Amino acid sequence: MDLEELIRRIPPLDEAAMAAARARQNRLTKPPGSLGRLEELAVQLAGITGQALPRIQHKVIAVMAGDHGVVAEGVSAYPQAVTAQMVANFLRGGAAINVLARHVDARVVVADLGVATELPDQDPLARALVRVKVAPGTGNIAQGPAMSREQAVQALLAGAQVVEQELARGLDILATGDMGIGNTTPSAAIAAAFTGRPPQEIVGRGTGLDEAGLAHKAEVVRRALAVNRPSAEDGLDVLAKVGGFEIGGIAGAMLAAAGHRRPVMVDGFISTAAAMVAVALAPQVRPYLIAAHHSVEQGHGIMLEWLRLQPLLKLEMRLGEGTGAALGISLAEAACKLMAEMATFDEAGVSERA
Ligand SMILES: O=C(O)c1ccc[n+]([C@@H]2O[C@H](COP(=O)([O-])O)[C@@H](O)[C@H]2O)c1
Ligand SMILES: Cc1cc2nc[nH]c2cc1C
Repeated sequence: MDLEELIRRIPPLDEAAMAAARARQNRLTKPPGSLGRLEELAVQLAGITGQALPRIQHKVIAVMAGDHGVVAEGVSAYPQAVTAQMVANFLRGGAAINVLARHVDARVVVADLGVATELPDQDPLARALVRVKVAPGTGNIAQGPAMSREQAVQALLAGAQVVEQELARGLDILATGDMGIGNTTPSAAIAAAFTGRPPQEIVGRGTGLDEAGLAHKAEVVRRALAVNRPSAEDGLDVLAKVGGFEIGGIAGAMLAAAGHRRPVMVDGFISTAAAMVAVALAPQVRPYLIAAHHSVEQGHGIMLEWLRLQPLLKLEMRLGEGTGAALGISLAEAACKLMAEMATFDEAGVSERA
């Protein structure tokens, strides 16, 4: 599989399946439109899958991990070692994402796209890690490119490969997740590059920067853009110059899922930056994306607006890992069940509108 093929094979949504889903929504025992966004969501899922009554059975949360050279600028409240330590926590089942995955009956797949610290491979649990490391951490974007163009392609294809593997085990919906100390900085740089908005409107506190840290982070993003000059017309250029390996992996996973007519539940700030890269590479991926939530991270709203996505939830979350997307899965499943299992006016003998 090459990048051109990954992009080329994404089909438009199935209009006939959407029309059938809309017609059914209007025959179910409720005033038309009264289930709000859940109705639209079910219609979108019909269009994505090509099934008038889509079923969400197999749910996969792909958590992509990577490290970032820009942490040398002091842009995160936590040390880089936490990336690898949290990967180990994901594999042991002790992180927030593991709890929420169990809650929505999803499987968590953890992939190393670019963790700087070596992860142990003797540990039986570590065998579950998908090892698709492009390099042990990106370059410092405040001084030069994050990665080469070749590495950007490699990250995209590695993410796509994770989805291809999981499809064989059953995958009706993909939820995206990320882990990478420092990754809100490249995500903000990506957002600033595509939207043209000033960094200070986009950077947020990430894992918990104070006021001075926030101002410094905006300056680092400004420098990253001045040094690298990413072209907003070229998604690969933006990813290579100011992105990250896990961000590329997530974007590639989105393209692969859409190519197989599978919906993508987009998590928070980092996954949304990946979605911007994916849409820049392949605009036809956009209707496959569902924004799970509105993160606390400043700038997330601007990014969702650029993508023309309306988030399902606003829970003041800012964890990443796919935690918002896990909750979104539950809504997608509920939307499908309502459309499939509710009685129609005819079936239930309920009188229609006078
Ligand atoms: O998903 C979000 O909206 C989000 C917002 C802030 C922080 N995070 C997580 O925190 C880490 C990045 O934060 P930072 O401050 O190190 O850039 C990374 O592991 C992300 O998953 C995630
Ligand atoms: C503990 C911790 C857990 C995380 N999960 C995602 N990003 C994270 C950052 C930290 C610091």
